[in-house]
Amino acid sequence: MLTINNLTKKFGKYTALNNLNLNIREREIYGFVGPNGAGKTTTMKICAGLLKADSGEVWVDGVSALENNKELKKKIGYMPDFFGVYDNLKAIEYMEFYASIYGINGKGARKLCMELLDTVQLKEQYESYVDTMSRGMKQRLCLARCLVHGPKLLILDEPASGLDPRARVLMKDILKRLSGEGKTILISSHILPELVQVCTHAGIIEKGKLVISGSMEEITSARGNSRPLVLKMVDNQETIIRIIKENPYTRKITILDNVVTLLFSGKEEDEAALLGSIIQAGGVISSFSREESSLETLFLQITHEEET
Ligand SMILES: Nc1ncnc2c1ncn2[C@@H]1O[C@H](COP(=O)(O)OP(=O)(O)OP(=O)(O)O)[C@@H](O)[C@H]1O
Repeated sequence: MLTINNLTKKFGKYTALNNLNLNIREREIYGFVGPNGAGKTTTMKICAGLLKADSGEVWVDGVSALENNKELKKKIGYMPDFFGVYDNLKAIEYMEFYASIYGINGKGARKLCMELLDTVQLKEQYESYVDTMSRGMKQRLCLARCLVHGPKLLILDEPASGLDPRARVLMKDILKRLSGEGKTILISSHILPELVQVCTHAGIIEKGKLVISGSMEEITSARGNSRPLVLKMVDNQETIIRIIKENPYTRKITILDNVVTLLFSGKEEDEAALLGSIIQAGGVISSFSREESSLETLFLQITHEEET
């Protein structure tokens, strides 16, 4: 659905994208992760036809994004990382305005816009003024607006930024539903743990280059499971450590005071079994969880590996 070949973009002497390659297949929800300034927005803007590249190729569903802007616009819905100001505009008016840009007017427009507001769970707020909406609602409205022309590929720049946990969960559910309906989604984020839950695939970009790309499973297993289990020991520390070391899925263990961090290659049920055997042996722990920022850890591992 989206293929990027050797994409290069310079701003003056600064190389923002350095021969970037990326391939996203239909229906994937692809998380685009990277630190500030890595080149995520630049990549997305080029894919959306908003920025010219210096060299390389971008194909969206068989259309050259760099050469056929008009056809490209039909294929993609782009959501920028900022939301403009829309004084005195109701949600439905905002939607119908965008529908009219694509030549959809009258009753058909109203029906479509109401359906899309329903998709993003804003149906009841159709008469609310945009400026009075919460950030989460605005983000969802912005997403609905990207859908008016039925694009196949959604390019979403930081759609979860600044949202509270509840709004993020809602956004994730909506994205999953859209993917189920056949959309392909490219989504960038700094909120790395969020991507793990919503994305089927991910890539990490650093200094304008993709350093790793693949399915979530491929990425985590390629790096020897980047989600450490973290345990806080309260009593019977020696027993706890012995049981952890004996577990066949334990790969690496580090202990700092009463906190154990271990690379654990087992699945959820293996985690549960480990927890059960610790408790059965009399080990007392106050917390037991996978470290949340898995991609962040992975990212640090990767960049560290490249540096050494
Ligand atoms: N119009 C521009 N003129 C000059 N430099 C730019 C321009 N746009 C982006 N850059 C630079 O290119 C690099 C990549 O920027 P980009 O916005 O793509 O990064 P990003 O990964 O989206 O970062 P962030 O997460 O902070 O938005 C940065 O160093 C940025 O300063």
